[in-house]
Amino acid sequence: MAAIVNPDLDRCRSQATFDPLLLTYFIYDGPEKTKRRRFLQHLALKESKKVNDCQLSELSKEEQYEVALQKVTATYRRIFELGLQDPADISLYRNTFIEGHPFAIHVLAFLPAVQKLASEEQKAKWLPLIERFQMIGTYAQTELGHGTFVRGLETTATYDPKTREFIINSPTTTSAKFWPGGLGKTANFVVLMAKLITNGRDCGLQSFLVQIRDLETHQPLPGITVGDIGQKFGFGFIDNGFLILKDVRIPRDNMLMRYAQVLEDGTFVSAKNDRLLYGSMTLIRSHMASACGRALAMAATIATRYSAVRRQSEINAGAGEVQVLDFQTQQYRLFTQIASAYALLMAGEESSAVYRTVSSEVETGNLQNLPILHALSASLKAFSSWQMMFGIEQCRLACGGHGYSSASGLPKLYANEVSACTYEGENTVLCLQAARFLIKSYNAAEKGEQLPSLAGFLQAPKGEKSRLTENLELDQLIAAYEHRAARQVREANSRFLSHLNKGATATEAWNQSSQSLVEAVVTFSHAFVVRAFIEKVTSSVLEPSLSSVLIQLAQLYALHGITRNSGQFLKGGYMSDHQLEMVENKLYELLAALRPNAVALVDAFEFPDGVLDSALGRYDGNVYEELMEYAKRSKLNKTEVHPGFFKYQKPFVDSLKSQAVAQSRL
Ligand SMILES: CCCCCCCCCCCCCCCCCC(=O)SCCNC(=O)CCNC(=O)[C@H](O)C(C)(C)COP(=O)(O)OP(=O)(O)OC[C@H]1O[C@@H](n2cnc3c(N)ncnc32)[C@H](O)[C@@H]1OP(=O)(O)O
Ligand SMILES: Cc1cc2nc3c(=O)[nH]c(=O)nc-3n(C[C@H](O)[C@H](O)[C@H](O)COP(=O)(O)OP(=O)(O)OC[C@H]3O[C@@H](n4cnc5c(N)ncnc54)[C@H](O)[C@@H]3O)c2cc1C
Repeated sequence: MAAIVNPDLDRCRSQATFDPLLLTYFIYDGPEKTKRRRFLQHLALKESKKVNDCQLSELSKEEQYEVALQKVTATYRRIFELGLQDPADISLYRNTFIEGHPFAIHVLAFLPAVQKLASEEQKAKWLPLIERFQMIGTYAQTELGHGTFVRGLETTATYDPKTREFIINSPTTTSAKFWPGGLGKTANFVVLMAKLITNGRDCGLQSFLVQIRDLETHQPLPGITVGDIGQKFGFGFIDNGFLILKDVRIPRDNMLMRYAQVLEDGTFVSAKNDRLLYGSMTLIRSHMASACGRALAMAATIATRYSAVRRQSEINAGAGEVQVLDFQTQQYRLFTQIASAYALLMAGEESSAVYRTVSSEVETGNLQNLPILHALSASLKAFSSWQMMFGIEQCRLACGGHGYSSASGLPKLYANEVSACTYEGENTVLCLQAARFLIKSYNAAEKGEQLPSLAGFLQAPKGEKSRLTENLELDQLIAAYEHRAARQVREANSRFLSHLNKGATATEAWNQSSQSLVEAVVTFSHAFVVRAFIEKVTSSVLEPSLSSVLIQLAQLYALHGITRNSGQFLKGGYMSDHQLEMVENKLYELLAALRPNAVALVDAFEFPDGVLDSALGRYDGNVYEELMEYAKRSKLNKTEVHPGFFKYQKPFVDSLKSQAVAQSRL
């Protein structure tokens, strides 16, 4: 029997001015893909429950790891049985079956690293084993003392021409590999980044395939010390690990030799371009805007549905408590996050497309656009993870007290997802990488050189004024963001030059202008996202009822960014006071206009309840019943009286009672 839907939520759904199914088709690329998506999700949830129905967030880290391992092995067993081949199908099925797992880095980084960095011969030997999990690996780059500054890694791989082997060592405490996911307990191989030394010469970083555990006993091999790094902020289901190597010998053939090689006599043949070594980092970064959009969409779904169910306070005295979604402040908090989620999803599609194009060029030896891909993937990774982090927290706060309960699903979502600001390159550091591209492009523009389209905004004439009117013209919104980005890049460049003119070296001047450079990159990414959102919505063939809501959402996204950063839009008189006031007024109007569609906008993501894993975000809105059930399941409720009562509480109370009696007798 279908569950009775909370009447407030039901009413919100009936108020929508568009058909959410059409929006679902828009998000997931048409009816066929949506149908396939539903089928796979349904299958995965059904089977996942059969394997283990416990909630990871209620378990200790050790238990989470075990359940995650149980589930991920069952997932892949089924993936092979079902014969799933399409990577999109596989990741959808897996991510529905299980929220996180110890094979993540095997799939996301180890396998791609071998695909990208190994020679054809090496790929033929290893890839079939990796794809069938006969080798389970991780990507071991970061060390205890070095994460960002990759060139500073200390692990050494010294070539011995007599035995045609590399001898791998962790020479210092700080050179221990630290953080790789799956290293702690799961992996039996690593792609190891180490400093290559051959013929007594340091040849810089190279990657090596190193076996670390026996394939049968899973015991560490001689010379290997390996283990888990302990409790973290989130990610309890992944065994991030440490690794210390002492005189570990691997055959010469285990250096990944697609780009650089060491010949038998120890001669080093360098890569055409050292940056190709960083290829697997670019892959994950390029896809992170979509992943961040998805996480924020989950949070927005939970908080919006809950806000339709939750009634609190009166707006008109005596008229009864209202849905909290009727408060403008709640609408501001949530609708701006719904808009951000859509914006990141659209920008993610765009950045994945750039990745596909540039990586296929790189495959043919054309590296011309690699700097563009690096700048875009680095800056968008930083921007989208920061927006997601802020957005999830807003959604949690919007749920009041129940948002603080693990039952809401929001604390674990935040704790797991916020790591995206750090892994694959710390956000600030990545912004500074993208800044190099922007500053170079700016200087090229000043010289009148042709710029790649990504940096084309730097060529816009200076001193322009915004032509934005009450109609909120979409091209004017894009122009405003691109003007702001160009100005921030110009200012950062001026700061850099002024430090140089005062006698600073180039690197000192860069450091002294680095906050300004980071801000310039944030404005650049923001402009990219605004453009991607608007272009996707306006270039798609949509029903007018849907198109108008998506345009409102894109306008809200853009207006929100203007009001939050108004100083930068007012600079140099680009926008007037009057325009800013108009932007604020329009933003408030859009909140009211979007109110009837809020629930439909999040329903269209079609997150199954089993994936949201939230008492507050349930599709049927039966929030209070579920919160009570959750409370009753608390492990503290297993006994009526906790043993701690007799162990600590009663003796404490009794001791004070007897002291009081003794004192009263004095
Ligand atoms: C299908 C996949 C689906 C994916 C879905 C995603 C979903 C997410 C789910 C995730 C689950 C969990 C996953 C967790 C994974 C974590 C894995 C890691 O953290 S692993 C650890 C991750 N660790 C990190 O990310 C470490 C961060 N650190 C770094 O990346 C580098 O050390 C550095 C870039 C900061 C500096 O490097 P340094 O050698 O000092 O370099 P210089 O500064 O001197 O610049 C030299 C030149 O190189 C250029 N260039 C640089 N990079 C690239 C590139 N990628 N390319 C091209 N070019 C690049 C640069 O522009 C410059 O050019 P120019 O201006 O001279 O022309
Ligand atoms: C959940 C998780 C999973 C991970 N998985 C893996 C994995 O599978 N494999 C792997 O190899 N690694 C992994 N890592 C490690 C991760 O890639 C690094 O932690 C990350 O690259 C940041 O490096 P760091 O820790 O050295 O930070 P640091 O560089 O020490 O950052 C500390 C502070 O210094 C600042 N800073 C550093 N350098 C600069 C600079 N040049 N300019 C300005 N500011 C600077 C940063 O902005 C930051 O504020 C993982 C990390 C996490 C949290």
